[in-house]
Amino acid sequence: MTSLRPRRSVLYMPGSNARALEKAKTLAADALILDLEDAVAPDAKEAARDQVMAAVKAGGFGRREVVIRVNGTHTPWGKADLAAAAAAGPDAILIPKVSTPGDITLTAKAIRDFGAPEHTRLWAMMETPTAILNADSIVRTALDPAARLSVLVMGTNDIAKETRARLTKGRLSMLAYLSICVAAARAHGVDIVDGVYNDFSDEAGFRAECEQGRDLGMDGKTLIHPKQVEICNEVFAPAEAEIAFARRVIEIFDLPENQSKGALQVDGKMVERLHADMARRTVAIAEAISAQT
Ligand SMILES: CC(C)(COP(=O)(O)OP(=O)(O)OC[C@H]1O[C@@H](n2cnc3c(N)ncnc32)[C@H](O)[C@@H]1OP(=O)(O)O)[C@@H](O)C(=O)NCCC(=O)NCCSC(=O)C[C@H](O)C(=O)O
Ligand SMILES: [Mg+2]
Repeated sequence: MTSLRPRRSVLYMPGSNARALEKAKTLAADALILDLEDAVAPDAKEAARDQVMAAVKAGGFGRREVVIRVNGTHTPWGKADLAAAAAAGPDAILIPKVSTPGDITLTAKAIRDFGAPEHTRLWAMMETPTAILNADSIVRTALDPAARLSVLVMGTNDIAKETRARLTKGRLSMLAYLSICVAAARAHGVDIVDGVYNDFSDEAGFRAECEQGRDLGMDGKTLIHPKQVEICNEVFAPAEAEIAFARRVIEIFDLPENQSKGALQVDGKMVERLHADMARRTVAIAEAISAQT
């Protein structure tokens, strides 16, 4: 069972951008990714690391989940990033360019050795062809609590780079990669958030891509600009009509006269007990969203 923590909107910001780190405290994003990897130029890496760790230690991010994206361990900065992130104790550390289950288990061991607190989880970027081919074995590591894996993050820009697929409207080229990762996430009980939409001035295109991600089964979407937060929160929250229908399905299955029935009709539609399970999740996530606002 995946978590009921709302992760509709997950906003990246460059760890080198002090203004963005401060502004994030005022935004309605469910989670923030303070990035040390691709959004930070090589000569700014060390200063960004110091700035991000100071910001995480100082706090002030309220209900927002705080995640640090480190550089890969094969880079000159990766090991020091991990040590510093473990000591800062964010909600999660995001590992870029995961390719094998060992990338999760070895990182989990490293942050434990660096003294990371128990609450610090691992999030994994799914953004290499090898990660897609190994999705089941990578995400299966979540079955061992010591691996700390709790969320997959799609990296569609890197997938496009590595596969030479084009990021077109409708994302035909990405659908297989996205769906394989949704299946892996659901099979092993972790959350999954969709990749970014680079054209942050195109509201209609962004909304359509949010809806597509939601319909594919994503829990939310990663974002690059504050103006994407509101639309994303709206699309990934159950709509009023959906919540009302879910409550009705639950109510009808709970009636004493329906206890031995497997299929019923609600508003002219066939519903089975599996729909009652889905309805309970819809209501629970809607309540979790209301509770945080
Ligand atoms: C894309 C940007 C560089 C645009 O920045 P800017 O030109 O400053 O935008 P605005 O002038 O419109 O900004 C308005 C105000 O909002 C603040 N701001 C902007 N972006 C963010 C943000 N992401 N988080 C928080 N605050 C933000 C500005 O500071 C302005 O504030 P104020 O002056 O007080 O009004 C910029 O948006 C940006 O850097 N975005 C994030 C880029 C990033 O992190 N990229 C890496 C992640 S994407 C990725 O790697 C995905 C994955 O790995 C893959 O492979 O797909
Ligand atoms: Mg990437």
